[in-house]
Amino acid sequence: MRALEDDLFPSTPGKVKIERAGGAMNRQLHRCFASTSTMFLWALFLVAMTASYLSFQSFVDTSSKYFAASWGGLHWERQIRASAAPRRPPGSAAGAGMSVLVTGASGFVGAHCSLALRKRGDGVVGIDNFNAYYDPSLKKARKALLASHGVYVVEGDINDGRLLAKLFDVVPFTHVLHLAAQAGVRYAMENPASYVHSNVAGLVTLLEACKNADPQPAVVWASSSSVYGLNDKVPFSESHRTDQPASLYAATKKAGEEITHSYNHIYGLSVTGLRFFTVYGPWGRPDMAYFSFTRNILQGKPITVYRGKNHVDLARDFTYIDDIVKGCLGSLDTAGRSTGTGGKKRGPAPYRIFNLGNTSPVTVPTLVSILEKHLRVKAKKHVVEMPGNGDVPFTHANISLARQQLGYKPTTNLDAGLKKFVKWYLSYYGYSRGAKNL
Ligand SMILES: O=C(O)[C@H]1O[C@H](OP(=O)(O)OP(=O)(O)OC[C@H]2O[C@@H](n3ccc(=O)[nH]c3=O)[C@H](O)[C@@H]2O)[C@H](O)[C@@H](O)[C@H]1O
Repeated sequence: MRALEDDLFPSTPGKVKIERAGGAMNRQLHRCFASTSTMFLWALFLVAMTASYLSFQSFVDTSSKYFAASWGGLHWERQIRASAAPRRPPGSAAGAGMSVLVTGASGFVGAHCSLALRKRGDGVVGIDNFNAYYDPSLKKARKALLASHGVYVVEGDINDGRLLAKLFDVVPFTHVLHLAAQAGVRYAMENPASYVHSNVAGLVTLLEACKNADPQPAVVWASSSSVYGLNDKVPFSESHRTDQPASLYAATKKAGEEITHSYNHIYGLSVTGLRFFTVYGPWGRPDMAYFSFTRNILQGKPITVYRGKNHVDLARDFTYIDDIVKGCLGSLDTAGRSTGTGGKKRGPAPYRIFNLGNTSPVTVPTLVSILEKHLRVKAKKHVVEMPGNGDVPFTHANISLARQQLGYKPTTNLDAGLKKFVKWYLSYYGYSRGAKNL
């Protein structure tokens, strides 16, 4: 049975039908068709207008949510300026104080450094994208801690060049402490693109902003012990080979060293790269072994302990967070000035690389037994051969260069550092109150 619409909108072209019909009927049909097709065109036009209006609205909504709610505006600028203002007493021996932009400020090392800078009177503004690589509530808690000390953390990504340009517009930062990164050695096999996004593309966007800033800041940033890769000369020295990365993570950090070198060479940016050796401590990263082992041990779950070839234990030069903070602040204090302006350098600027390690590697089974001691719980160990996932069998830092040039001198051994970590962990997750809310 034919429906009414079939008559008004024939499936074959109306023009053919009209040609076959004749007289008044023909004219009527013609008028009918003409008005129908006009209506059809109007309907189409209206649909198109509505669609473009809706998509424009959603664009406006998204961008206003991002731009207006996250950053921008007079109030926001006032907060940034207040946070960036150094508060050292006038005539202080340590000078006037720095204004530091800390990227990854709600991360583990970023939060500790931001707090230390603020406590000694430097101005600090943080930026962090609060991604979900690990529990963002821990990052929010670090942000709240920083806020309680007057450090403002902007929610944004280092890939957002407009945001970075705006920050440099509002504050003439003297230094950038760049700690935002996609961390983790093994996760690179699961999500390789996130390493390129943060550690390569994000780094370049940040360096562009630094290069364009007037005055240009000095840049201190986090490289990694993992750049030593398959190097087997120990202890690892800055002059050793770093062209054999064992993971994509390591490769992106090595790329960072080369990229920063080119910005130093062309634009006169002062650059200091710090090769961190397995940093641990309170407010640490839940993805790291010492942290996840603690969680599992307390929950009575098994832990997987990797072992190297021929049953050799893996070892790391575990470095306590307070020592790393001293190395970062020492690097900021000794960083020479950038020399560029308007995209041109006026002379050579410093380019430095330092190991920041502890100089005393400890095996993973020893790490576990120290944790067992402080937690007073025995671990259920599941020992397996190290999978081919980017891990290296051991790390060991030679820190002579950092000692000489930064006055870097680590003072916390793994036992003392893990004791502090466990104390923090039990308190943060409510164990001391018996809540066990993990
Ligand atoms: O120095 C760095 O530059 C890097 O340090 C850190 O990497 P790693 O030294 O690999 O630390 P981490 O994961 O704690 O594993 C420690 C040990 O436990 C072993 N390990 C690990 C997990 C597990 O389930 N079992 C296990 O035995 C594992 O085989 C290893 O032997 C940072 O995460 C990284 O972001 C980067 O900063």
